[in-house]
Amino acid sequence: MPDAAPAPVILGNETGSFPYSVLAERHPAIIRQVRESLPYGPHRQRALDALLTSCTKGVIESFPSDAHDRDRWAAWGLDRYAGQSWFDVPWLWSESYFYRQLLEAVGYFGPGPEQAIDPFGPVKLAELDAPETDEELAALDSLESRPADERAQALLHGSLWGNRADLGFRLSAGGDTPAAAPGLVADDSETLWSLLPPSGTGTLCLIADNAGRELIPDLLLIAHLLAEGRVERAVLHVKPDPYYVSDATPADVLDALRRLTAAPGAAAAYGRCLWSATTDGRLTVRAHPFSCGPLPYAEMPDDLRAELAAATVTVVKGDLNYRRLVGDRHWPPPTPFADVTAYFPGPVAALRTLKSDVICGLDIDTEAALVAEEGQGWRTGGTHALIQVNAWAGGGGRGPGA
Ligand SMILES: O=P(O)(O)OC[C@@]1(O)O[C@H](CO)[C@@H](O)[C@@H]1O
Repeated sequence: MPDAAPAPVILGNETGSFPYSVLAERHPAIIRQVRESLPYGPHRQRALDALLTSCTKGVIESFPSDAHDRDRWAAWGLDRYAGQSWFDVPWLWSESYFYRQLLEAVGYFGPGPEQAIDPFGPVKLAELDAPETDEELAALDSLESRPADERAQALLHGSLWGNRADLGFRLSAGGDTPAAAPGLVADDSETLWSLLPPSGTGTLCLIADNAGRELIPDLLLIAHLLAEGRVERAVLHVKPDPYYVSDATPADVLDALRRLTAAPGAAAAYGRCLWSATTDGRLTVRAHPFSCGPLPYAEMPDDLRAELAAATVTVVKGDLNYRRLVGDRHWPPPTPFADVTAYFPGPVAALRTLKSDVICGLDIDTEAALVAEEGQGWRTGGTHALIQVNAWAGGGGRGPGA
């Protein structure tokens, strides 16, 4: 399978573009939200003031020589980008740098009383405790009587559409989640199921995105795949540190598991299945430093590459992970997904609602219909979704048409 010739990298410097609005408006809104969520003292308030000025008007700054992650960020390009405007470096890079600097400003890296306090913890917990979460869990009861295939498809779609539970996106959308469009813009779910036959002996890697109302359906899907014997083991990759407001960390996984086991009805059974899979090692949680890195997955380190190479399939959740999977570039939409992800070390599936400009693997007619209906708004509105699969990545089997 040929690799696609690279398209231009997305930057944040085009006034009026979606990336520009994230840097100029979403980041300041996130700083405001963090100040409202926890009573940070004067020292932290001043650091947040400085970050607000830096991220809207300033330049990328190097870290002090004793910063715990100085070397890691140097390898990720910090020295190359230092001194440049936040708007002129790759957008993906600039955003990750923002979250790292936000954690520094609130004292997350310590030492001190704020060490390891998640600045997004209050908003994540509020969502996990919301009545909507109860309603979604109660819906599992009626699913129990359905045939296994139907249940599997419903849980797959639950995990897919759960990606709308993105608190950073909702900040920009004024708090509301717009109604979902029917149908998917690309749907390779049959290929995905063909990679996960009953009596499978392999490992599923799921690269998670948001905590709360996205992580819960991700966990339900994992529980189903384990219980139905479609995989023997599952590895859940989450972020080592708070990131993109609602991205899941190991602490969020524990909160979600406790929420499930404490729920009434069928949800508790899923919770118990996951609890025992965790205690006997069939379900493990990984928090690789690269998961909060500012680079595309094509640049993943060797240990992560080896781990994903060994998986039966890696399911990559959400918009940001999609950007990292395909490279955050201005691909012509029909560029084949298989070409763009040919570098991936094993079979890979993307489950994503569309919340940023990047897209590939889109049928020409589908694109034309979307443009006729919505202009370019379908790319970022969060109302459309896709399931794309490259079953041949990593050299596994023969390519399509081979
Ligand atoms: O990865 P997720 O939660 O699906 O979406 C992340 C997101 O809200 O944040 C980024 C912009 O800040 C975009 O990738 C997208 O809009």
